[in-house]
Amino acid sequence: MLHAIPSAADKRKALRAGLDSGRLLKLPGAFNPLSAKLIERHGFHGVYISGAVISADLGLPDIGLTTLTEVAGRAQQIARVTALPSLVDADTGFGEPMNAARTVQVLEDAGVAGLHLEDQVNPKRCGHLDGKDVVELDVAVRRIKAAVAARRDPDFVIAARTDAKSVLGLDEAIRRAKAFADAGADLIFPEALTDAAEFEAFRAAVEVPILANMTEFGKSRLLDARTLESAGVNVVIYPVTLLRLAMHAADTGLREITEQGTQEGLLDRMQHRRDLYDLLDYQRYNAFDDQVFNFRV
Ligand SMILES: C[C@](O)(C(=O)O)[C@H](CC(=O)O)C(=O)O
Ligand SMILES: [Mg+2]
Repeated sequence: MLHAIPSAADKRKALRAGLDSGRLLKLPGAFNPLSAKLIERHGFHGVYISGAVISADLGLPDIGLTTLTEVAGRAQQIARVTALPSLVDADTGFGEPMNAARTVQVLEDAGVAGLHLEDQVNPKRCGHLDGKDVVELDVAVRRIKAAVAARRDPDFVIAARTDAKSVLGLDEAIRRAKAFADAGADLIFPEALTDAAEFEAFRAAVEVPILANMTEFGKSRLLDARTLESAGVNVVIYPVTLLRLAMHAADTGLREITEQGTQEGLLDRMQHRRDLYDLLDYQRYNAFDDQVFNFRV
């Protein structure tokens, strides 16, 4: 319901408490506000807002074409319809340290609970593709320090992502993670690790919580929640999973309509009108106007 959503400050506190809980927080990527509501219905701990998904949604590759304004706008639309805390992908902070500082404040205003900033060069690339590069460690540390200093709500979570593993190797990635934690990062996101042993190496090296990116068709083995938990991982994201599933279903549906001339055979694979209305809390809008919801099955 419109007014039943907790404030951004409360959602940030919830994310902080989750990070302190020692339990694995599972954050699927929402591809729109509606899918964030579905994630909440399924009892997840939070919503991830993926740069790859925002880019793809705009029909663009994930190569740093989206602007802070576009990301903040979409993040706000998603964050405001769910009671769950949202973690948003802020790429490189859209520039250098000063831009990273502004990014933090704009995304705080968008109502998300936290963001991650990565140490790639501008323009960035998907972390699971070859050909990416990272900035010098001192530049990356300045990004994180600027972000931390710019934050106005102390509960806003600043995660530092390092893409160094596939570019410079595991040792350098761990060195960077430690430097980011020293610079004030609340959460470390080691990108494109291959297996559980690599997560364990990060766990042993840094004191702060760590995040695992279980994106499909990339460089990381898809580790299950139990394995991640026993490797000491605190947060897992499934960034593009729902978009991939939805697009596959849409593709199948379009083919069926083309071939059969009707969608009749697809009805049992669709979200029913009843379930959509339920997810939207349609009936509760009758509190404003009792003629709003008159749907009967
Ligand atoms: C996590 C990520 O940054 C994202 O934008 O969702 C992507 C995911 C992907 O492209 O599969 C990344 O890992 O770079
Ligand atoms: Mg991304």
